[in-house]
Amino acid sequence: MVPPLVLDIDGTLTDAQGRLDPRVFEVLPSWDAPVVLATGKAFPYPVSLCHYLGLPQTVIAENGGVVLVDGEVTFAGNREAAQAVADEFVSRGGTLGWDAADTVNRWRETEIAVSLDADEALLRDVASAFDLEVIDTGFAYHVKSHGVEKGVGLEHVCETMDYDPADFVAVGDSENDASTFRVVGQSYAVANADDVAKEAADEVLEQSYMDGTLSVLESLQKS
Ligand SMILES: O=C(O)COP(=O)(O)O
Ligand SMILES: [Mg+2]
Repeated sequence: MVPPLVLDIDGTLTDAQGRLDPRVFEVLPSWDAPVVLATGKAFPYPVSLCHYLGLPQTVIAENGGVVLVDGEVTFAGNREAAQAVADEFVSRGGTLGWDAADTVNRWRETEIAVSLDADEALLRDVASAFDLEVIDTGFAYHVKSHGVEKGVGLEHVCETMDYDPADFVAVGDSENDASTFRVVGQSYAVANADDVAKEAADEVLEQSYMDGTLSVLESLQKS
């Protein structure tokens, strides 16, 4: 019997260009246990991925700020405070780095994401003045409340689904996956992962991106 999964998206189910690896469609729809998508992306992204994979919508978005399980959504974090950081950052000469439509933040409800091109030192300075933190996922800087984490989101998912987080296997690639790695039974960092994720993982994989993730999923199916 395969274990339940909690999977990061960017850097874990994608290629180096951030494109979804089509092999997710070969393995996830038929996974014979719950699959939780846990991402820093705004809520619509993992919801639509579940939709198009034909999976139940069990989702941790915005680094734990938004959790959907069993048809109910819960929120953690402070979007207004994050917006105040963004506004102050811009008024001090920073740029968020997105176009006018800003589909990165448009549906974001509990935090703000800023392009990696932005002035990191200034962003961190402003965020700490508002008692918020900045995490670097390798895809964006996220301005978020302390204590809002994917791992906390997974604990909430597990309470609702009557699972133990220790039953789960996790795969991820960055700082925002470390909290997940701490609560699950077995955790893997893909080879392209950052140092924080590699340090937190039980095992660092030899292969990168979906090659690494697939190696875990295939070995779980065989065991
Ligand atoms: O959106 C990001 O910055 C990272 O997203 P991820 O958590 O799915 O890797
Ligand atoms: Mg990632």
